[in-house]
Amino acid sequence: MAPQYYTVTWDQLHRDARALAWRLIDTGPWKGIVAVTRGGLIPAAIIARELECRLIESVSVETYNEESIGHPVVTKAPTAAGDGEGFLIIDDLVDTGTTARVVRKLLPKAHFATVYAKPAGKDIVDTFVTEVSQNTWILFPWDTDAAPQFVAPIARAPGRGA
Ligand SMILES: O=P(O)(O)OC[C@H]1O[C@H](OP(=O)(O)OP(=O)(O)O)[C@H](O)[C@@H]1O
Ligand SMILES: O=c1[nH]c(=O)c2nc[nH]c2[nH]1
Ligand SMILES: [Mg+2]
Repeated sequence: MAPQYYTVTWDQLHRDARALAWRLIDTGPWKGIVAVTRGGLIPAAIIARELECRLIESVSVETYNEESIGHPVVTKAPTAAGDGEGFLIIDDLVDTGTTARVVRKLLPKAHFATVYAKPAGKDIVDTFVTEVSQNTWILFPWDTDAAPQFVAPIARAPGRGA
């Protein structure tokens, strides 16, 4: 199946992160937030503002490809969050769940929330806002150029003649 793209603008990311904050507000109170760098940093900042949470930790997991098997390495462990009790873990998305599994082992009692989720990873997190299909690549605003571009009319799409 051809991959699809789901483009997220800054406005949409802000709205979706706020929607996630609404889902989390009554599950707290939260002692702090652990942002999964780098993608979780901006959603974590938005959610921290909405939940009036000022203690922000980070965790960094890098996934290297060795002989095509993803081998995740923790390059920065969280130190201020203990076993995760009372803490929120925030990432932008869960895809295969590799990153989330590693972070969960470090913070087993934390509540894991992502803005977006794909089917293979959605059961690993506790809360998310929007699900996209597994063959969808989410294009975040920090990875894209928002310059306006001409778009051809649908009537001129490939396979429609003319
Ligand atoms: O569920 P997974 O298959 O592990 O994929 C999800 C992870 O992949 C992306 O991070 P990435 O490792 O690309 O690094 P980045 O956040 O620094 O961009 C994304 O921000 C998630 O953390
Ligand atoms: O920008 C991204 N979009 C995605 O859909 C994705 N899945 C894993 N890592 C990802 N990064
Ligand atoms: Mg990431």
